[in-house]
Amino acid sequence: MVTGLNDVPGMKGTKTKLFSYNVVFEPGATQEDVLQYSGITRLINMAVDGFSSTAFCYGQTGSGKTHTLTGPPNLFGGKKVDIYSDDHGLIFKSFLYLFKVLQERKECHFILKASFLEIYNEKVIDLLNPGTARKPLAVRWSKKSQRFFVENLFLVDCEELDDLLAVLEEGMKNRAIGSHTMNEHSSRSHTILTVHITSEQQMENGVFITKQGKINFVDLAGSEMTKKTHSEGKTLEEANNINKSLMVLGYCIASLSDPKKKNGHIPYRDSKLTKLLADSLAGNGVTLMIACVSPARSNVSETINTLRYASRAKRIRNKPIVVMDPREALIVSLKREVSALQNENDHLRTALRMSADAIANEPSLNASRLQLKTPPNLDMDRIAEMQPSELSDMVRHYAAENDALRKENSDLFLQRDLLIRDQELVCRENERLLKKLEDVNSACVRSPLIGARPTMSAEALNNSIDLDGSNIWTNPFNSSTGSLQNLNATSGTKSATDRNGNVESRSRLVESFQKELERRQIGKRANSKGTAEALPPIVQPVPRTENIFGADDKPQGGLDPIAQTRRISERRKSEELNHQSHIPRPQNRPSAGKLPRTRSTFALPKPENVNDLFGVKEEPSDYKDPFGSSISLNEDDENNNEPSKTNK
Ligand SMILES: Nc1ncnc2c1ncn2[C@@H]1O[C@H](COP(=O)(O)OP(=O)(O)OP(=O)(O)O)[C@@H](O)[C@H]1O
Repeated sequence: MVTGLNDVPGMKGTKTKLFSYNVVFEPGATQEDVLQYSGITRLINMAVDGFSSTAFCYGQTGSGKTHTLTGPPNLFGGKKVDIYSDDHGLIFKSFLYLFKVLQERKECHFILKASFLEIYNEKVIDLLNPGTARKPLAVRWSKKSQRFFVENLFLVDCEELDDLLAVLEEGMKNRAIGSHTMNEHSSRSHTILTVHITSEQQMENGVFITKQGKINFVDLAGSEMTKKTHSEGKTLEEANNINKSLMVLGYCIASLSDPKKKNGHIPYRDSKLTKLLADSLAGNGVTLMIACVSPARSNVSETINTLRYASRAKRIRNKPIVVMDPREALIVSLKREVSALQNENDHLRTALRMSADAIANEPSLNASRLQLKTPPNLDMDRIAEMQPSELSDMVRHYAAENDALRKENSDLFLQRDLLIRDQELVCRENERLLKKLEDVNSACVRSPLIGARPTMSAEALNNSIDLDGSNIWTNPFNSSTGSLQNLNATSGTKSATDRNGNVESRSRLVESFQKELERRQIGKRANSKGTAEALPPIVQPVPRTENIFGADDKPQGGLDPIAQTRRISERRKSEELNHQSHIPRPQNRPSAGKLPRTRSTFALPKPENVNDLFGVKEEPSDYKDPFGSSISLNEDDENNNEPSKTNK
């Protein structure tokens, strides 16, 4: 938390600024605290496991970057380095920790190599082999490893801890140091010390797996306000180069932390520093940024800048990966593939055995099944002795079997999808027919041809109260014979005129009704004899066809059938929802519940006017539906699943 900003130029009105980080060290924190709590030990463990790790210090000049990484300046100045000093920085302590970890990992063989370079005035100098002329090294792009590298950089084998310490000591002696008013021992260059860790591990089958991890320690030169440091001449030139490369680093961090810009152009190529840190900033490594800030009030604007950089850097997300030898990586992936295929095959075999009866009659499946050739059993003890060619043959064998099984599996899924689709079509068609029946019923009720309509007016009610129940409207389909012939019987108590004069038209109506139903049969397929038979349903449809209204839906005497129809329509909608939720859907498949409705499949005519269809007279134009409009699902609405208002 930065307070008292009100009197800082450019920050008037700002009282406090808050930033958040993973860890904050107070001024009293020791070097050991930084080792324990900064997360560096985790980075070292990851480097041993084959990851690429980086720890870098960032901050204004004199804020303590070099102190954090390597300790006070006099530590490496003397003839012999005191290895027991508590003042040693993060690098020294990390080396001790690294060797401790390596000793615990007895199962692996490790090879350590180290390099140490500095970027001074945009030139890369090898600190382990600077030469008298301090000839700069070239930074090139490696197509193979897809990263920048320093050509001809000296790599020192480090078998012992002493070797690593010697590298550190040698580099510290050769790095460029200058002095200015803010730091007597100011680093005039950015330094990168890299420890390459190659691990070899023998697997159970005798194959050696090699991983290549590394850890970079980066001590950046501090940003400086040349007015404050009073830099001149060479120091001024150094300061300008330092500031320029830090500015590019700032751009890269800002772009990488911005979700909109991170996939765009990142200006790594604008400085040597960002070229060499590109991999650590956004590549496949893990990076620790240590932001060093001065507690002095006079440095508050630089402190805020550093804190801003650090919080931006905290937003960058990397994808760490283990770097392995490509040939060994291939062997490991083949081994994994073999084991995954074996598991998959076992699983599929079990699944197929379970559904063997179901698929026995499917010729297409049987054909694909014949192509399967079960590979010989894999002897895990012998796998270590197997020749690579033998092993790859085996893998190919399993892959072929796996492909065949996958095909069979997808055929089964397809079959199931088709059946589910068929079932759904049948259900929808049932719905359509039911709706039609409702319309027909309501038309029949209103029609003067059929005397089944209950009385609507008070006058009619008075005239036709019939205690034997003959005036109660009855659905002709509910009769025990299942035939529409009973339609006549239901209206048996009607007037003689009705009985004699309309028998013929009624039977015509019945006939056309049955024809219409037959014409619209769906979900039937021809059996071997060429006659139609219904498909066996997978999911039991709601048994509405037996009694289209159900016991509760039967209109009671004296009630308007239109009201009944509306009630049924509402009930059907809720039933439809329930029914849809019971249709099993294949996993990871496109939803079987939302099938495209192709008219050509149904070849259904548009819903006709039922009055026209059955020769019933239209209502007079001044006819008024006592219920006004009612909510129903029309054809388009079914697709949208949204109710619309339609006038009946
Ligand atoms: N936590 C600390 N405890 C004691 N002394 C410190 C601490 N941090 C920094 N110093 C001292 O402050 C001085 C400047 O620190 P240092 O050289 O590490 O700064 P720097 O950020 O590396 O500066 P530059 O960017 O100029 O190299 C050194 O003498 C260092 O020993």
